[in-house]
Amino acid sequence: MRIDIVSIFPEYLAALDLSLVGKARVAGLLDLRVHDLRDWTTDRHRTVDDTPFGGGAGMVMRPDVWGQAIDELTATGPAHLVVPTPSGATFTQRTAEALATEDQLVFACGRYEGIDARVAEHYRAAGHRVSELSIGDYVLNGGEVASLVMVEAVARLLPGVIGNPESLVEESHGAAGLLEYPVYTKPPVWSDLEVPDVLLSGHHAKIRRWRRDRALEKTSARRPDLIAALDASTLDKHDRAF
Ligand SMILES: COC(=O)c1ccnc(N)c1
Repeated sequence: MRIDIVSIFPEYLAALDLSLVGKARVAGLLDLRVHDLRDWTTDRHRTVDDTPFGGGAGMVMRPDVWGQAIDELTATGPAHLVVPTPSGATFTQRTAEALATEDQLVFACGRYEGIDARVAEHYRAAGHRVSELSIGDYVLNGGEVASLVMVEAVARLLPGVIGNPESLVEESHGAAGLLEYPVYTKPPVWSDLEVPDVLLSGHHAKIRRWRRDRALEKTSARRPDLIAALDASTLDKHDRAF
């Protein structure tokens, strides 16, 4: 997969040189390129914004500069344009799984009051998939942090990025549709708190059952909406799994 991220603060994306995503890039599992939007400006001041039509506070990012950048970056084939915005559809694990199947993602990081609406409109009309996505109900100063979140959530799903793909199965919001059970490691007693006995029993069936029960318990308490979303067959599978 190729991922392009365009920003006027490309240094914001330096975190993607680190850890698992950084290693995946070095290993060639992910072709991730960060670009400075100002490289596509043509004026002396490298201007990327202007005042909003209709008035109002702040500045809007110009469509022509974004158009030059996105045209160049999508010239080699079908790309999915992702525009992080608080007004977007909610980015979820399902979104990450869908984006992870794409050949190329282009993240357009808006600043100021956002990107001229015609940019998304133009690329939809040109046949590109365009997703305006929100990582939650709050506002940031730009799309960079949201892009970091989404790129990490997508990249870790790519083959070879996570050492043990098994660990993806029982994660929160994974295939089971539940929040993850509590985890423990050594020492067996810490701060007068003991690890649940069942986890020390070596009885794998009981451990699986205990973990499933804790996941159902936690999900019911914290995210009843996820329980409600579980279809009957999944719930039944949870019960029949033991
Ligand atoms: C400027 O972008 C944002 O403020 C943003 C992007 C994605 N999700 C959000 N919740 C906010």
